Amino acid sequence: MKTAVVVFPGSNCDRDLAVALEGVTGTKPIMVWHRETELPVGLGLIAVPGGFSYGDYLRSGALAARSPIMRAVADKAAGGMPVFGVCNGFQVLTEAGLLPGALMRNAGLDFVCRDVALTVDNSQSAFTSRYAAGETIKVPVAHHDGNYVADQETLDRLEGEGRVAFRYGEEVNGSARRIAGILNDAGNVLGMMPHPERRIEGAHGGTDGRRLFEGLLEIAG
Ligand SMILES: NC(=O)CC[C@H](N)C(=O)O
Repeated sequence: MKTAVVVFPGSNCDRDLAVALEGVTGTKPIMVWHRETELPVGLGLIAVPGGFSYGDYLRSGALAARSPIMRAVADKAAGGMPVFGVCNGFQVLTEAGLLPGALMRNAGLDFVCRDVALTVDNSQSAFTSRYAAGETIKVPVAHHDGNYVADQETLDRLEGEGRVAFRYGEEVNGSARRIAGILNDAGNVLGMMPHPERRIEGAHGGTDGRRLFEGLLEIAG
């Protein structure tokens, strides 16, 4: 499967994502600089990595969301291509309007960097099909703006439509309803704060993140 990783000034998890994607797909991802206006053809996944794009100035992800490449990402997402945003990537996707809600400063005002328990709420999406519904997995978080907020109506809609992909099994950052990852209405865009790309091989202390990428591979055929 051909994949692309979008890179912004200040991205710092782009290489983690590239190594994970290459490990799972067997093909090196194409790294796409934010100033590009077009994405390579034939992609099975666009990945938006974690980091501190534009130094988190203004709001995390706000400036990156206005990069030239994000128009192409939005077009591909509208066409049904899987788009995965992790951590800062999740922040970028909410700021770009591809996902609802926003990521605010953690409730404790601290940078949280540790393993957390996540429950898989929806195991039917392209990203979560290799997990069992209700399964608990362990994946690391590393962020200061992971506190997911949205109005009650949006939260109810996300829950009602099965668009909460992952939920924290414990209090982590103050996120509404302990939401850790959400899907767009079509189910082809996932944003999540925890880092599955850092749980790919035994040396990482576990492989719980690997199945997310394997599920996508299965769909791409
Ligand atoms: N690891 C990351 O992507 C960090 C995301 C973001 N800059 C934050 O700290 O909230």
